[in-house]
Amino acid sequence: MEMESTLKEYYGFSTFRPYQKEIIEKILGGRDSLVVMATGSGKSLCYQVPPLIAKKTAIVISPLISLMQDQVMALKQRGIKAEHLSTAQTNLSAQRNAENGEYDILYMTPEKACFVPNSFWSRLLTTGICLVAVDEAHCISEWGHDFRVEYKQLYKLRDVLLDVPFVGLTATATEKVRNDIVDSLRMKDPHVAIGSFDRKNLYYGVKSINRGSSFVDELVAQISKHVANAGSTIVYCTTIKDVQEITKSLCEVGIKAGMYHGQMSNKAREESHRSFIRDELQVMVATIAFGMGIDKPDIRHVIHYGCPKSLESYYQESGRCGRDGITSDCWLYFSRSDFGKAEFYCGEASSVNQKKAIMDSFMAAQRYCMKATCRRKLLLEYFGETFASNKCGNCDNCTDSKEESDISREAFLLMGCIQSCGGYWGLNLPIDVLRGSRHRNAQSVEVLMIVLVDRRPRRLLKTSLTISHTMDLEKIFQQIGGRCWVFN
Ligand SMILES: Nc1ncnc2c1ncn2[C@@H]1O[C@H](COP(=O)(O)OP(=O)(O)OP(=O)(O)O)[C@@H](O)[C@H]1O
Repeated sequence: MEMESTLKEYYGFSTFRPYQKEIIEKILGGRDSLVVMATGSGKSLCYQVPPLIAKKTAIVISPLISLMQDQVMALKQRGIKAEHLSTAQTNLSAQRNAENGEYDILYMTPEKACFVPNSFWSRLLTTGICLVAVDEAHCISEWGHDFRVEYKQLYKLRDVLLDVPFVGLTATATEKVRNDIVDSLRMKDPHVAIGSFDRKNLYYGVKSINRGSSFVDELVAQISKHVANAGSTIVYCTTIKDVQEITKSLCEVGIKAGMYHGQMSNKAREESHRSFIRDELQVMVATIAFGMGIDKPDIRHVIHYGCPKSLESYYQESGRCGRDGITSDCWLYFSRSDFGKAEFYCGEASSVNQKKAIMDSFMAAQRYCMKATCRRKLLLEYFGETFASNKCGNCDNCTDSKEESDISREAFLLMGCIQSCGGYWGLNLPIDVLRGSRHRNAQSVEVLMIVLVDRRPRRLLKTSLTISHTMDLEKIFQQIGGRCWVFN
């Protein structure tokens, strides 16, 4: 009963959402917990309520200073004593106040948590710590989509904070990442709460496009319709150049669009974020820098212009849509040239494992783009959730009528061509061969292919591209070539 009254008193909510109560009970009982729940499902409450009941401080590790500042502000408005410790903290007495147990919730960056002197922890332990929450816990894992080296060091807190329950929280974690979080935080027999990843109110759609001004015009026309129907839109781009170009095109037709990317100053980014939250902007055009902590309930459309770098990040970015539960849509527009960015993304890797992880998640995002079957099923199964039906009825592949035709001959030729390329080339070369390209590389493979292909089927031009989008090339390639398939 105390839990419900605390919820009512500070948050004004009458009931807990699924999983929240049991997680809070386990934490209050001193048990380590791993919480994997969809974006917007209410994970924050799981670590915000225990300190209010236990009357001890909750330590929350969070990766972003701006996110911590927003959360501290929101908690203060609810009458909860909260503060953050980071390089951006200007209140010099904040650390001393924290040691004295003056805060219910204390946010810290991982660096701060690892480098603050042990005496800080010993003092705080005497006043009382009820939990250490590691938010965005997937950052711990090299197999996650947003690995951060500082997160890997958090296990050190274990030796100092004996008997304090640790809670890892994330919206996106495959089984491998979940195991990594448990191991890395040295959790002992954790309570594991895994909610459904299914966001039923979201419609998923994907379309292959040719990049260029005519597509931008199409996009602007589409967004103009959205804007007329109210509700906010986010357009995620893969480059800053695209962000600038699309924002300009939207503004030219009178749409209130703002930008958010890594080359803007902190101040400009904050202003842009705030204007979007306050509905002064109808559309936010951003790179993935516009990330964690976007708690705007009425985002109706999330558009991706370009294939995302991982399926985890796609799920998280598209998940910002429709947090109020109202029908909303997530469209992804990709062109085949997007698939050539693997090496670029791998450049961020600091180990062989991480490079493989980046490559795997990028391949998963590509599969999502190319799949001809239910997108929701693919997304959910990627995160280890079983989706019993083959059709969700709420994605383009389930709702659009598709013409069926027998393309087994074309598929056979494409596979033969891939085999002739020896597995060392990407998808472009086999397609070029089938197109009858005059390129030197294509011609040398063509000699091998001539046995297989009579030169008539120029119609393979289009079909080979479509087949390559439809077939599970990774599996086929393993069967016929035995080598690793790499898109270029
Ligand atoms: N029991 C509840 N009843 C009603 N609303 C709730 C409840 N719990 C949380 N919420 C609301 O749901 C919204 C999402 O909650 P929260 O930000 O904690 O989600 P989250 O799972 O942490 O999402 P993300 O992964 O995107 O950070 C918030 O506006 C929050 O106030």
